[in-house]
Amino acid sequence: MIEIDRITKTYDGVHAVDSVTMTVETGTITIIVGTSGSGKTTLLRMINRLEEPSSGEVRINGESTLATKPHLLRRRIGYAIQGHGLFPHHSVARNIGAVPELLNWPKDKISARVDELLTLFSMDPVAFRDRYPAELSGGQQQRVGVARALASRPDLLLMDEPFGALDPIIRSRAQDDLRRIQQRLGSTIMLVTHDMDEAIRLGDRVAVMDGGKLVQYATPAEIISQPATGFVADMVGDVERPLRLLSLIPVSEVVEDGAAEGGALPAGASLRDALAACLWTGRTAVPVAHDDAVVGRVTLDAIRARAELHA
Ligand SMILES: Nc1ncnc2c1ncn2[C@@H]1O[C@H](COP(=O)(O)OP(=O)(O)OP(=O)(O)O)[C@@H](O)[C@H]1O
Repeated sequence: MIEIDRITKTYDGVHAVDSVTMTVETGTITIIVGTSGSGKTTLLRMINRLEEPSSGEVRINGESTLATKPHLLRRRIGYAIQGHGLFPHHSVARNIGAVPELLNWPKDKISARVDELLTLFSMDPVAFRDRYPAELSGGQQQRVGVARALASRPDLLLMDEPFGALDPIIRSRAQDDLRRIQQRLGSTIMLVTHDMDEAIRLGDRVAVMDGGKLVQYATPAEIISQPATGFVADMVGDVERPLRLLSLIPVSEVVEDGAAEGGALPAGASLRDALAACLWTGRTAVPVAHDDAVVGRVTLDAIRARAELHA
């Protein structure tokens, strides 16, 4: 359990983070979301003491982080940032094994851990362990960055806009991967983003920051259904963007061959209508008709793929 207790950071008399209190349960993903300058990064960096708090404290499993030297603390807390921060002159294996090496793990244990993580991230260890960061795609570099942060099974993984540099499709795959791996390893993750869609999609709990203050800390469903302030409501409004876009695209654009059960939608109906029909009937596809003749179907997968293209 991570307890953040009235933590505050003041720069030149201005509160960048203003008395934030929150508790993060072990084995969960907590997303810190807010606009630029709201204090997200400063809050995250006070947890591993890359920034020292002006007041307040953080306890990890009951122990104050102030009781441990910062460099030792940071070996127990993984940290992944946008642009991955890989060592360019080290192989993938050395990058992932960096913290275990600092902790003096035996070589064979490090090597096994590297292979295990590469496999978890769907990267064949034989093909990838000896490559250098420049020989990887952006998405692969990002996965190696996260694998490195997870390598020593840290008590906590802090991630600052880890997917910020990825294009929308790779980004949503990276989010799915992170969810899957977090569940598999039981990791505790705190992730900073300015993207409410990402927060809703990934978070067990979402912490919304505004002007250095924590204005709401709740489950994604509560954030959407009961936004605590106008600011939270505005941020949630952005989540509807893909839905609004779907309402502009006719089903004729993604219709495919094949049958589906239920009443047919006209070809001029929107993907939002098709999504509503799928959700309403509990089916994964709906038939599409043109001039009363069924011409094919629209699947939930096709709707989702189209929404992600515009996310
Ligand atoms: N070293 C510093 N010295 C002075 N002010 C700082 C320093 N670091 C951050 N700040 C200020 O603290 C506030 C919060 O910054 P922070 O980087 O935590 O915001 P953020 O929510 O992460 O923003 P972004 O999404 O743009 O990264 C900002 O007003 C920023 O200008």
